[in-house]
Amino acid sequence: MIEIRGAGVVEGDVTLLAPTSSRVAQGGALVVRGPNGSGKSTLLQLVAGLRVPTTGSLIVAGDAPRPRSPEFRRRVAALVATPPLARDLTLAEHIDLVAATWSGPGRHVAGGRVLDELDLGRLATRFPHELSSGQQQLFTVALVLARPSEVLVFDEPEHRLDDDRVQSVAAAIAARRAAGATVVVATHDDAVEAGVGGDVLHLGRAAA
Ligand SMILES: Nc1ncnc2c1ncn2[C@@H]1O[C@H](COP(=O)(O)OP(=O)(O)OP(=O)(O)O)[C@@H](O)[C@H]1O
Repeated sequence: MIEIRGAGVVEGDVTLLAPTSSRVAQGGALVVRGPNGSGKSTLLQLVAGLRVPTTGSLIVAGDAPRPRSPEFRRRVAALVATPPLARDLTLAEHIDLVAATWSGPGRHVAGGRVLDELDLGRLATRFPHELSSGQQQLFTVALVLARPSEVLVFDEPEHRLDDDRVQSVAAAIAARRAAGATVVVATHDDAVEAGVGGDVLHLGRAAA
């Protein structure tokens, strides 16, 4: 499902990601670990098609990542940076928007359950700016989980979350995996690694 073939990124004289190889089967998970600056986010950006490798290549869901391709976007959902949120849409309305976008003939996306799954249901009528920073983080995770995907990519989903919420997020990701999704997660948190399961890829500190 995902093949990372010696993929690396160099910009000028800076190595963002040393050449890296790994493989994840459908329904599998790759947990990316490593110190600050080792290239975890860069690797996830490659998988999500937000960056192009300067060496090596990747295959994600059968093809090179192409973020403008509707087919690629239908298959790959990623949280690798804070997404833009509408100030005048409630949490439930954001979820409805995502569900409506990805629903279609023969496809019904039930996004509403995601808020309850992450214990955000009681905040459904709030605006995003009326959330705590941890609740905002949970909500950005919910937005990714609300849409259909075959591949899920999360960069440090534990950011700003307390231990219970980290467990909830890890369980939600593991549930998608159990349903057949392939998962790539970068994390500094042992609970995320344990909760998501799968293989662990350790990145070392980049040379420059
Ligand atoms: N736009 C950029 N231009 C130049 N160097 C960059 C750029 N973005 C990141 N880097 C460098 O690339 C390296 C890898 O960064 P990256 O964000 O992928 O690391 P990370 O493992 O995700 O770190 P963290 O654990 O702190 O999130 C770092 O040394 C960083 O300083």
